[in-house]
Amino acid sequence: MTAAPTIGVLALQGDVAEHVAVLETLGVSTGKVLSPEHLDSVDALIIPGGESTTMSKLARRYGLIDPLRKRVAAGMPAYGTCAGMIMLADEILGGTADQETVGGIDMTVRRNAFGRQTESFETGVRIDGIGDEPFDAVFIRAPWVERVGPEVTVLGRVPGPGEAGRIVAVLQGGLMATSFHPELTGDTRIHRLFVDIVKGHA
Ligand SMILES: NC(=O)CC[C@H](N)C(=O)O
Repeated sequence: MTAAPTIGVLALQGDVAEHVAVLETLGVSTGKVLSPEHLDSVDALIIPGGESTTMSKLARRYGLIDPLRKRVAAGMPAYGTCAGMIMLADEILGGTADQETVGGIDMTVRRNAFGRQTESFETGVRIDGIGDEPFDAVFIRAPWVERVGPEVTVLGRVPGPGEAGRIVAVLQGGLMATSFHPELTGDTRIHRLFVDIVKGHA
């Protein structure tokens, strides 16, 4: 990987501009990815939050689902937030019958997992790799991770049933995913972690 990689943002739907803005703040070369040609031109990709069922349909319609699968399988680093986490999951629960994912992370993700009362909430989460200060995490009809495979490192959890709590941040090789939206709070530590992962990924 070059010292100055380009990190694209999948721009089918969702929080695209917010991620582009954070990457620009960090001085990272970025651009919106809306076609297989755009995808070819980036070194890594952020898949934003939004609505995963819509994103799945649009990815198919724009001819991006198979190129995305190929790039991820070939080792392109990617970071998925919320709906983007769902897109990077090998297996999902609570999806629609025709919902497709890109996959890549050996995990099972449950859509809209936090239920009605807590559809949206904000809480401090300790995330491995960004220092001890809890990250102010915004959850919006967020998924959680119900199962991780042996290659997956859990980076963060929120309190939940059982001692371990619910998994909300994971890493597998160059693939990272969080249930929450780090692009909304002005704290750039998670994006910086991803940029470091991208730079360190040969
Ligand atoms: N904020 C979000 O990205 C919500 C995700 C949404 N519930 C989905 O299933 O895609």
